[in-house]
Amino acid sequence: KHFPPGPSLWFPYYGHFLSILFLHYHHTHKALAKMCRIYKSKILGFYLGPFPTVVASDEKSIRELLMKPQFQGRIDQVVSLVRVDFGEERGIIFTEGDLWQQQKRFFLRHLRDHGFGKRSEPLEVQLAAEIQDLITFLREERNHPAYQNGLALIPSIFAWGNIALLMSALTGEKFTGREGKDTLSDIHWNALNFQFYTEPLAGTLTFVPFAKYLPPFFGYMKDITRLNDNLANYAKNSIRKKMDSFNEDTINSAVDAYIKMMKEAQADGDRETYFTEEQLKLVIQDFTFPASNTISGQLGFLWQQFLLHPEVQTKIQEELDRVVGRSELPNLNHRAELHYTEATIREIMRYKTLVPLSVPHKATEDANFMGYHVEKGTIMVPSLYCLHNDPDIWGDPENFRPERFLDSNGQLKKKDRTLPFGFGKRLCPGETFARQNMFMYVAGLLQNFTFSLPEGAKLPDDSKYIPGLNVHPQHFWMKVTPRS
Ligand code: HEM
Repeated sequence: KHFPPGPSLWFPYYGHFLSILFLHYHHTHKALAKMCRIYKSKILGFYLGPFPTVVASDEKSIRELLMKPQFQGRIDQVVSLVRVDFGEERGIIFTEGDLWQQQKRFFLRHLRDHGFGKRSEPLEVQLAAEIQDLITFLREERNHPAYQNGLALIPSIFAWGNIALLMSALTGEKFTGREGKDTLSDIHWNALNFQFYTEPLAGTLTFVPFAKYLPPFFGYMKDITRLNDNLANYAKNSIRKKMDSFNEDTINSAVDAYIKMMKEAQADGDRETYFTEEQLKLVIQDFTFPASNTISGQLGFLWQQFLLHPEVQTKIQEELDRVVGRSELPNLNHRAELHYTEATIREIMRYKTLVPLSVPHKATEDANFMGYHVEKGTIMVPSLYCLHNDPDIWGDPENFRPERFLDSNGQLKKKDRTLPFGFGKRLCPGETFARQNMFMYVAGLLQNFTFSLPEGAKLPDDSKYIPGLNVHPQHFWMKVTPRS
């Protein structure tokens, strides 16, 4: 009686999950948007397997969901459960309660100490070096799997610098030369392929666990486990190297600070501590995984728009020529003056919402939600996709139009109603890092190159993209022409 409206076709074991697959087989966010129209409601309720689920899809309900302390839990998902060695969830993204709060706080603080998530000269110098390295690569490299005959593989070429920069603050490791790029490519592809298993069909494994014994899911499980092992091995090796060279007088990264805490807890005989090697391994995975495919994926979506709307690329280049010129690489101080460039980045984050249903939340207690009664254990889903496509806010959300973020004087509007990184206590800790990196990639690359469709290639269909917890463009090639 107090549950929101939703589908009535219910199946044993699956609940209403099949209705969702039926409405949109590839993209759950699109299925849920359709469902809102069918049931004429911004709030939906249904069962995923045995779990009651509530979806919020307008600004007011999404903000309430993201703000209420009772809705900040997480559900166990197949991609999180394969990572667990000994029974309990670890890391940050999929944990809740004291473990999540304490560990998120620790890493935010210590990553900031090493420049992540704020203005920091050493990290900005490194970011500029990564962009310069990519520019030199695109000018000089002749034979690389991601760059051949003047054609670049998008979005792969954007991934390397982001992972390298994160690692610098997280573990202090450096990746240089061809070998460094190869390692970064490996991490990127493993993370990307792992991420593909967060698509809707693989979601069956989350809600109907016995499906893992049936085809095709048995094969899925083997693949997910293999990909996770690759990422975990990377994290384990990194910890091993750090432990071997640990010196408590030289703390050069967040992981060094963590190892120090771990050693102190061991020395005190603290058995209840969250500072363990297993936990550290999963935190490293929780940071490398998004750093490997979010920023590059979002930039890939933007480069697709440069093909569909070449005038956007031209306007950014005109703005760069006017504000920065060609003699120096753009830097973060230019951000405040590059209004059209910033508006374009905001628009791509709205137009192609990278994490369309956020990471699902969970009710940790019974609570009221927009007049409905929500029971403990209910999966709570904020549809950032619906918010970013709400015609009452955006007027013409179906169009890619950076100008919507500019006022009549061409200045960036103060108020931004998008929430691509979420909001509240679960806010993405990578937000500042991601926004800074995206700006530097767009500004640095468009100052130096024009990107266009290779001869004979077809324009991309931007309605087709890879599904998952975060969506991703299909890889495509673009012609890179140095600007004269
Ligand atoms: C364009 C880039 C990115 C977007 C759009 C994005 C978006 C999001 C969203 C929507 C969430 C879920 C928030 C919630 O649960 O309410 C999230 C969580 C998270 N993101 Fe990001 N993210 C991006 C990049 C990154 C990067 C680069 C990192 C790390 C280097 C990162 C690390 C995390 C972590 C650790 C969480 C879990 C936070 C928690 O559970 O408390 N993200 N992100």
